[in-house]
Amino acid sequence: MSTLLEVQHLSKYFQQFIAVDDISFTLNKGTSTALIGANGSGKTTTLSMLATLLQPTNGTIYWEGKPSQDIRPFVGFLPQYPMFYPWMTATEYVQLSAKLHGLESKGLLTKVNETLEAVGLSEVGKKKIGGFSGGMKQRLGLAQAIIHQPQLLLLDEPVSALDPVGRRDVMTILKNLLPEMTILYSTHILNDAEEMTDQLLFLSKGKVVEQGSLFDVKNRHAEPAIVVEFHSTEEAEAFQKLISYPSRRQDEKVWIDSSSEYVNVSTIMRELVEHHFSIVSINEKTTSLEELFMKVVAER
Ligand SMILES: Nc1ncnc2c1ncn2[C@@H]1O[C@H](COP(=O)(O)OP(=O)(O)OP(=O)(O)O)[C@@H](O)[C@H]1O
Repeated sequence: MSTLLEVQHLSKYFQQFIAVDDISFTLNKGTSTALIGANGSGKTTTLSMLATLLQPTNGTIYWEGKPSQDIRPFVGFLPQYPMFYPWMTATEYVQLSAKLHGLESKGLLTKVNETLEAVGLSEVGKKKIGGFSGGMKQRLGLAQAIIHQPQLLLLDEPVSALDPVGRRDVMTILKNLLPEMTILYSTHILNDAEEMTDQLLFLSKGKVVEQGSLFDVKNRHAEPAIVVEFHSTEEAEAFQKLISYPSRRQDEKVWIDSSSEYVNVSTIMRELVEHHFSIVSINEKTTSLEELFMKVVAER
């Protein structure tokens, strides 16, 4: 897979305050990357530097292996709070964006219509933006970001302000833009990232504290467990004393570390039957992205 963009030792200081602190990462062509971090962790500042809206204090951004060239024509950006003119129609707004990107007038209307179609707004192209819902505005923001068919699409919290249906719609649109576009988007809604992301970048206090595919990050940090719930704490205690596997108890539940290949639901079931325990439930616990993030951040 070839590299589209590489960031090396990027930092941003606001006077003495370090908003982004020496971060490095790579975006491969045709992939999507989620920039995940708590409020104030440096997501917007990072995206703004890549969108060339902010000058980095230190570091280099390489585009297809070459440093510091003007990458604006190849980049589309959807800010966290896009500004719209309520008196304009959707078509007029996307046309204006196209002109600001320097697109030629010839064939422009066709291109605008195709873009509105791609974001699911073809029916309302002639309607004024003032009457649009939050979800429609977000799609329109997306349309202005992709009208010039950028190679890299930067999105700052593209779904955070939307309801679950709106979130799903926008995530589906983004999925359809892959692999023609490479996508870097910030989010704190981790379910979405879990669904549509090749690479994760965890930011905390301006630093990249973990990066890699969901699979790799899970392998490094997930703690697989089998959770057995008993009818009473006494039974849970008795079972925990009996087994030789690493475990911990929380009230009526015993959490058994299942990272070893010898521990699985069948082996635990056998132990339970052999010793005549009756249980409420037995479950394999997988680690969610949210738990992974909390764990990685807590470890720093
Ligand atoms: N222009 C500025 N001047 C001073 N400090 C700033 C400026 N812009 C951002 N910061 C600070 O830098 C830190 C990182 O901000 P940034 O907006 O990048 O975080 P974020 O991860 O995008 O947060 P959120 O999820 O709340 O949008 C914050 O502490 C913020 O207050």
